[in-house]
Amino acid sequence: MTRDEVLEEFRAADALLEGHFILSSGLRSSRYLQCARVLMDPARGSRLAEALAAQIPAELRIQISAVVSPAMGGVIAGHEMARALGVEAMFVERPTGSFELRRGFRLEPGQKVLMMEDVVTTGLSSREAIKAIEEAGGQVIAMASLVDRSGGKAEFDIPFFALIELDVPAYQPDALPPELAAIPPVKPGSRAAA
Ligand SMILES: O=P(O)(O)OC[C@H]1O[C@H](OP(=O)(O)OP(=O)(O)O)[C@H](O)[C@@H]1O
Ligand SMILES: O=C(O)c1cc(=O)[nH]c(=O)[nH]1
Ligand SMILES: [Mg+2]
Repeated sequence: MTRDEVLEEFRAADALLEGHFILSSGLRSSRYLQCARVLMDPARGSRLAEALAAQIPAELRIQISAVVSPAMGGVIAGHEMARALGVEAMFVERPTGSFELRRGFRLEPGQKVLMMEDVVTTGLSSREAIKAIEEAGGQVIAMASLVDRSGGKAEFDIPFFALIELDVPAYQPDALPPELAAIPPVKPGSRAAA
């Protein structure tokens, strides 16, 4: 799938939002990729996951025996990715503030896992999710995300595959451009405000 085709899927889903957003990291941005809207259409979700799975080299892909995602945003993306890879899907969640594997989900010691996100901005949520998966016994051998908006700044010591890379500015809350400061902010994600 080309970059334009991926962007067209986001546009068709009305998932390219403009306004003033408080991101998971606390950074602010005038743009938000709302992957939940992209994944509203199961056929679209599965098309995008197939395209992302196809980026993973076969020798790595065959080692993956589960997909684990950070809730909420990663859940549907991870489920579609698991379908594309033919493995089971699980998620970590943070009811008490930090990610943990719950609901009877289990990983065998050393089980090789793909960690699947919807969006990577600073990479903080990804690192937290990987830590929780490894604490639960899994070995995260690769990660993937529908969108990488980190501008190359989020670096991981495992292979990272993204369907699309977008260079979208994000600002510290005390360094907002005036046009952004003029708009009341909204916080779409579920991480508790710091
Ligand atoms: O790379 P980062 O700077 O961590 O930002 C990306 C994270 O932010 C969003 O989650 P959020 O914490 O907003 O909660 P959600 O998954 O419930 O939407 C998104 O789903 C990623 O998990
Ligand atoms: O950094 C985030 O929290 C974030 C950015 C974005 O564009 N989309 C999203 O779902 N989360
Ligand atoms: Mg998330």
